[in-house]
Amino acid sequence: MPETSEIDVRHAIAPDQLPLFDTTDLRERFVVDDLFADGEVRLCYSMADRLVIGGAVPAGKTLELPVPDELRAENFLDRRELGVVNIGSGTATISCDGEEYQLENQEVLYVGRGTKQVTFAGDTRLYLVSAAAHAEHPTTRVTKDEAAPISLGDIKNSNERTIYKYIHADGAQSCQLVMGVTVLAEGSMWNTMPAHVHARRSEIYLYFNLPEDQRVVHLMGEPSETRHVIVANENAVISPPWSIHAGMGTSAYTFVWAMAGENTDYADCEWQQITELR
Ligand SMILES: O=C[C@H](O)[C@@H](O)CC(=O)C(=O)O
Ligand SMILES: [Zn+2]
Repeated sequence: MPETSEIDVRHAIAPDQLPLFDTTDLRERFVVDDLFADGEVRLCYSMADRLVIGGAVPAGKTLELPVPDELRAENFLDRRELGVVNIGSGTATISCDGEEYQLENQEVLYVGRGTKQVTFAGDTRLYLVSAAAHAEHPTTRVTKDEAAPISLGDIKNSNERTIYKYIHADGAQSCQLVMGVTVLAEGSMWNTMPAHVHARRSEIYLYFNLPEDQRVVHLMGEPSETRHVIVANENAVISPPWSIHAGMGTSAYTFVWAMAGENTDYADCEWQQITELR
């Protein structure tokens, strides 16, 4: 039996609460800045579409996906599905009920509901996102080439970037989870501008490949009432269905975006006019 572990629970927030929050409140509710520690699996349970995010840094050990009490389950994936992204430079070895998968940098493993034991090894850093699942889909490794890269933006607007979609309606199949990685071109600082909301899904960003002395100014809130949080490398930001999620770095960076909710259609979102943001 895997050991149980602590899990950081973040309750759902309504849009009319946001203007009442100061910086500390915003960070306590939406920013997750302690997911990665050597030799540990750390988890955060967001009530925004019940997404669980985590960091696993094997650092010479073989780590097992723990089962937090809050899930009231024998195994983590009894009623859940999981996406794993290798955000580090080493090769990861992920074992799912004894079947081993090797993941290189920016490759993704979708792990289906019903898998009993998941372990992580290798000299690298792994980011985990899990959603509630009602059906089993096959455990599938997705390489960067298979992730249907699309180019967006323009260096003139400092938002030239490539979007890799790994788990989505036209990629690796899932119940709710939609997951990908966006890589900014050198010299580009902005992600997701023009911004959007998607009322049918919550989303969580994990910023990485950001130099330790640089930051991302992450914009959130309703388009008519925005707020910001300033985040560092390997920080995650929770975005409820009513919130924009966009960012401007003081340097180039990469981020993992992951969503859950009503559908797995990446394109189902409401674009916002830049001129209407407040
Ligand atoms: O709903 C989709 C997500 O917000 C991201 O894919 C957006 C993104 O990576 C970008 O525009 O840079
Ligand atoms: Zn989005």
